[in-house]
Amino acid sequence: MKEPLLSLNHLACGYHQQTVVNDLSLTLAAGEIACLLGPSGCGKTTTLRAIAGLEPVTSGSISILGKTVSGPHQQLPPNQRGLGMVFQEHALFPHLTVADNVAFGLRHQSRSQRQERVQACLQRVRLGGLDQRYPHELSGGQQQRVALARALAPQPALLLLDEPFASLDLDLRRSLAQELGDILRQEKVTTLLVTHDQEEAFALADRVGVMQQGRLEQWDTPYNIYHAPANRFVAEFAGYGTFLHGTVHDGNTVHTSLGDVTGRSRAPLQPGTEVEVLLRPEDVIADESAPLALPVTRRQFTGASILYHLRVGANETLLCQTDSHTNVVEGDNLHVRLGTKHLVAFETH
Ligand SMILES: Nc1ncnc2c1ncn2[C@@H]1O[C@H](COP(=O)(O)OP(=O)(O)OP(=O)(O)O)[C@@H](O)[C@H]1O
Repeated sequence: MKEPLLSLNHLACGYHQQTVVNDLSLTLAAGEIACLLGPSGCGKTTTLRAIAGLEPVTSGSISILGKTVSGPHQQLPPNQRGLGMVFQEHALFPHLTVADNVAFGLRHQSRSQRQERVQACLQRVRLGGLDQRYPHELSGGQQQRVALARALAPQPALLLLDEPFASLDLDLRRSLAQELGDILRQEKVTTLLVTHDQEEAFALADRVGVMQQGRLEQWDTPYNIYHAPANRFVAEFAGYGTFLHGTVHDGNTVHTSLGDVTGRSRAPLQPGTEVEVLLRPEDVIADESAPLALPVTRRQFTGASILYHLRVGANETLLCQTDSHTNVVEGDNLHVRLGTKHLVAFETH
């Protein structure tokens, strides 16, 4: 097998004797884009900082291109790791122009090489023509692009981005996230990115790591994180859905109060087991001819689709996503059928 570009082996680190990242292992292949996703405080930034060489490691190790850069008794300085970083605290130099900011990591190159690379990077992030401006003369989104150009300029082996768009409003974030994916793929730069935003992670990444309390719960493709989550935490973090109580009938079917839920299961299910089975909004299909009718408690029009909240039993809510022309209103019944393709079920404890 090809040597991974980045590998974390049972990594643990923390602050003041307190462990914040625990037994975390992952590998990233050259050219891949990966996102660490998880709730606030779960250790995403600490993991990134350890990879950058900004935090010591208490046990385990970090290797880049097969070379150990961090271990309990070893810490290669950040500037010798071949990394590019866009961290929130690594702001632009305010007294340098855009061009000089981007040229910062290229001091060892000749003047003409440097100028050429600066222009290429600024074009790449669509800031051509703004090279003589100062950071305070740019919008927040433009400043983030300069920071990205500066990190890309020296062609790092690995790029680390910590919530690069956190300070921007949602619209700008979403469009920049898409653009970022294009830029990273054109530059073929291996990237590990931290975000809170599940949609941003899915849209950008080849691989997503979901973290909880310092542990990596799953390291997988966005598709598997969503459709074949390893546990209930990942399932709930990855998107909307409702867990219904049920009993496994066979490996592909669970009986529930709303009927049979069928699909392929990630893990084998033993007949007779009591489980909680996941229904995502797109698994619940509006169908006028279906016998199952559930009262609508809320109707959220989102433009492209409608998200219906349907009451099940005394106080459970099932979500149903329909096209935006469905005109059933709150208080009425919506007829639905279940149309799962994947069976996501976890044993009831
Ligand atoms: N310099 C520090 N000293 C002590 N504790 C810290 C320090 N930095 C972070 N922590 C703690 O370590 C834990 C993990 O923090 P970290 O910043 O890695 O989380 P995160 O997942 O990146 O969170 P967020 O999404 O909010 O940025 C938190 O409990 C935090 O309070």
